[in-house]
Amino acid sequence: MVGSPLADPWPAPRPTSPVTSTISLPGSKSLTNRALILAALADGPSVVRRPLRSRDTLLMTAALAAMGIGVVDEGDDWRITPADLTHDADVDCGLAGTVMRFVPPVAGLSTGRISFDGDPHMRNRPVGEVLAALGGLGVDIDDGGRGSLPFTVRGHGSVRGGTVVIDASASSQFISALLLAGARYDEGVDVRHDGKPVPSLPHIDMTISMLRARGVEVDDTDANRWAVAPGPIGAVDEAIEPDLSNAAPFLALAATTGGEITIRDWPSSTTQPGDELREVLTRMGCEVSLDDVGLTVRGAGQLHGVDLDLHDVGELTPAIAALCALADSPSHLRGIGHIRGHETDRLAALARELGNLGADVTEHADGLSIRPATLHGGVFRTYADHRMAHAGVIIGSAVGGVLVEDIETTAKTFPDFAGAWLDLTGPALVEHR
Ligand SMILES: O=C(O)C1=C[C@@H](OP(=O)(O)O)[C@@H](O)[C@H](O)C1
Ligand SMILES: C=C(OP(=O)(O)O)C(=O)O
Repeated sequence: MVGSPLADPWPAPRPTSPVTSTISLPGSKSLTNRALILAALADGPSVVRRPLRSRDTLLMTAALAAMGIGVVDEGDDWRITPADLTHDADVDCGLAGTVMRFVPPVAGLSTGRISFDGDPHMRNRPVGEVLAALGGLGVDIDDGGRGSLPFTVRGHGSVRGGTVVIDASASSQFISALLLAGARYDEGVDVRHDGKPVPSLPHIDMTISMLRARGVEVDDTDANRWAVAPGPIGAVDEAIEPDLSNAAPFLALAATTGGEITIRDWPSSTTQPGDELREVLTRMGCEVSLDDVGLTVRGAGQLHGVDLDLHDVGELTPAIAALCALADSPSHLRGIGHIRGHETDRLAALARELGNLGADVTEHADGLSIRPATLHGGVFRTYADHRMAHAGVIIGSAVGGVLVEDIETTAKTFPDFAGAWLDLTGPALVEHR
């Protein structure tokens, strides 16, 4: 049914009438993988309720289990039991930034040798600042001087910790990684950033809020400095919110078809950057409302261009860029040079693939300009990037004959995305075959 890179690309369905539905979404990748790391380092067993079970989070549970942590699947939930970390282990990071960056600071607390590698493109994604920081905090790292995968962490069972200066302009995950494990270091950790502005600050707020919820003292009073006091990480029983970034293509479907989509259980307050979609879709011309059932987006039949700085919410770029390509006025998406280091160089990939379908896109060093144009069908390549696939199906929901390559790449953060999409749209019509 679904495509693979070598198989036929997937015909993106174009609904013939407005799509109206109420749906539930799987849990947040960012919340699930933080909850797992914190549970592994906690002072007792934790329960992670309604976690996301997708490639990125299964790679995380596999990594923790390989290091000796107890991971028990209890149906809807995962029970995580901390342990002394003594095993040698191989960690497959896949294409998950959260595994490649969040696990090495935990591995430093092990007496085992923990070796890391991942998908071919993962060797290009930045991690050197985390490795250098760990070196400065007393952890031995063998990376052949590359500052990238593959590398081995040779911990000594404890980490001294202390103050470290890093350049986190390439990824907020460098900072989150050090903060998540920092309470378990002898001196805690005091991370200072020196460089161009740190992207995705809401994701650092997410890290801090989850640490505080577990009794960890975090000082973030000064800009570009985050200090975690040494001490226990409390075990908790926590339910994971739905993934609001993965809501983007579904909400977009209301916009592109003039329909109405409600996402159940949208939190009234959250640290997830996907919450920003409420503002973005309103500015593009949709009607947006939040109530006890969830978030509802009503499409007005026409989308308007926007001028947005997405520095804080870069992971939303592919879906927003796709909507901009369908808008009736020009858009400028700025502040997102760092997303060239995501699953693929997203600025280059979006410019190329939207352009191949007729969109008028200019790629800048740190963003995209998108002007109205008449789009047409064709193959939309995804470069193993789940969010490129989301961009492809959004365009395909409004333009006939769009074929999305490797739709299964969405499994990174969404099990059976294609099935969930078809449930709403119905199958593609014969025009694609
Ligand atoms: O900490 C996290 O869970 C994430 C942080 C962000 O990374 P960057 O700061 O590298 O953009 C985001 O884009 C990614 O999808 C998830
Ligand atoms: C950038 C992303 O992922 P990762 O956690 O692999 O960095 C993303 O999901 O958009």
